Parts: sequence; structure tokens; C-alpha cells
Amino acid sequence: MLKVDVITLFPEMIEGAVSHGVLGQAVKSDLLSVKAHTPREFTEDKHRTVDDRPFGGGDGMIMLAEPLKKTIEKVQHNTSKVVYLSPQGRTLNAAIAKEFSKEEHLIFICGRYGGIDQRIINEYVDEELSIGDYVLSGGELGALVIIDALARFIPGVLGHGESAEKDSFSDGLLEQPNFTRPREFLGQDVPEVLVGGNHKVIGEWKDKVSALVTLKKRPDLFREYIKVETEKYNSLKKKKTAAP
Ligand SMILES: NC(=O)c1ccc(NC2CCCC2)nc1
Repeated sequence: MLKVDVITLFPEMIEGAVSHGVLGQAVKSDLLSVKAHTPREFTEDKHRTVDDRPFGGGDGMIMLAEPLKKTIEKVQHNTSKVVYLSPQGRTLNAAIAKEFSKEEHLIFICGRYGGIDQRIINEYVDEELSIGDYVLSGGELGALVIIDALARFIPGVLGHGESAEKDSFSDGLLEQPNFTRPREFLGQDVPEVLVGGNHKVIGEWKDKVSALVTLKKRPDLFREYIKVETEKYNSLKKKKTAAP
């Protein structure tokens, strides 16, 4: 079972977010473990200080190395992968989420204020990860986005039949439009094909519309999809001609 430890000054942010919905169910069913730890537990001064002014001046405070070191060393073991949430990291995508879902133990370090002491990054961090090109007030929302995205790849987290492999982005295409009751709403009907019940025709419709939606909204993804599918087709053809 994948174990996730989140190092954060606001443990309730993490605990609250992983106790609802699909994530909450996954934690309850022991498919995933998510625990939060605050460096404040490892301070010794009466103000429980976790930050200090940066050498060289500049705005904002920096998180002290010592409380972070103690927190990391409390949860770390030899198979841990330590990830620091930062705009300087590679940007999260479905492939990275899938990769992370295969880890045994993830430790997410969530910075606050102006960041953390560089010596912690040098000594403990295996990789920095970003959820996009913007600055946030803390790493917690980044950690939660990654935890949500990776959980979908853990067998059993999504209902049977559903799978993250069928998520848009996992097959490289955006999803077709979805409808539920009533059949007519705001003067708009549900596409006939979807109420026809012919699963082969419905599947073909979904594939076609999914490709068209992607072509229209994300032509970059569509080009990549065509490239990947063409490579698959060519390698299949090569195998067929090569095989006796
Ligand atoms: N784009 C991101 O994934 C991201 C991560 C952390 C962050 N802020 C943190 C980093 C150090 C102090 C606050 N901002 C943005």
C-alpha cells in the first residue's frame, strides 16, 4: 500500500482534504495512507519557532532547517522518495502521477513563507515538483493535487470498470460530453446515439467526439495523440511484415 507523509505547518488542511470522496474512501479501505506532520512538534523554544529571517536580507521568512530535518528523519526510511513542492520543479502531468502511484513511500515537503532552507533541499529532496507556473502561499495545495491525481492509478480506488487509464489525458484525448436525466433540458436533447443502447455504436461515437473535442480545444494534445497512434500503427505493421 502506498504510504504518503506530508510535512506541513497546517496538518488539518491535508487531513480534511483526504477525508472526503474518492480519496476518503481509498484511505478508509487502506488502499492508501496519508498522514500529516508539523515541524512545530520538533521545536524546542517556547515560541515553537519554525522560521527565521533570510541571510542576505530580502522580504519574507525562511523555514528553519532543524525542525524540518527532525520531521523528515522521523518519517523517512530507505525506500522513501522525498518531494518538495516548488515552482522550480518539473510540472505535474498524468504520466508523473502514474509514476508516483507506483512508489512505496512518498514524503511531500510543503513550504510556507518564502520557502525552506536550501540545505534541506540539498540533503533530503529527491525531486522538486510543480503543479503549474504560478506561485502559491504554500505547497499544501500542490501536495493535495498530486495525491488526488496519483490515487486514481491505485487499483481499487476507482469503482470497478472505471479506471484512470480511461481518464482523459491518460489516453491522450479529452473526454466526450456527458449527459444524465432528463432527456430534454433547457430545450437541449441528449444525443440519440447515447439512449440507443447499442454499445458498439456508442463506443465509436465517444471515440470520435472525444477526438473532435481535443482537436478543437487542445490541438497540441491532438497532434501528440496522432503522433503516438501513428507510431503504434507503424510498429505493429513492422512486426506483422517481420513475423514469418
Ligand atoms: N507551482 C507550484 O507547484 C508551487 C508550489 C509551491 C509554492 N509555494 C511554496 C513554495 C515555498 C513557499 C510557498 N508555489 C507554487
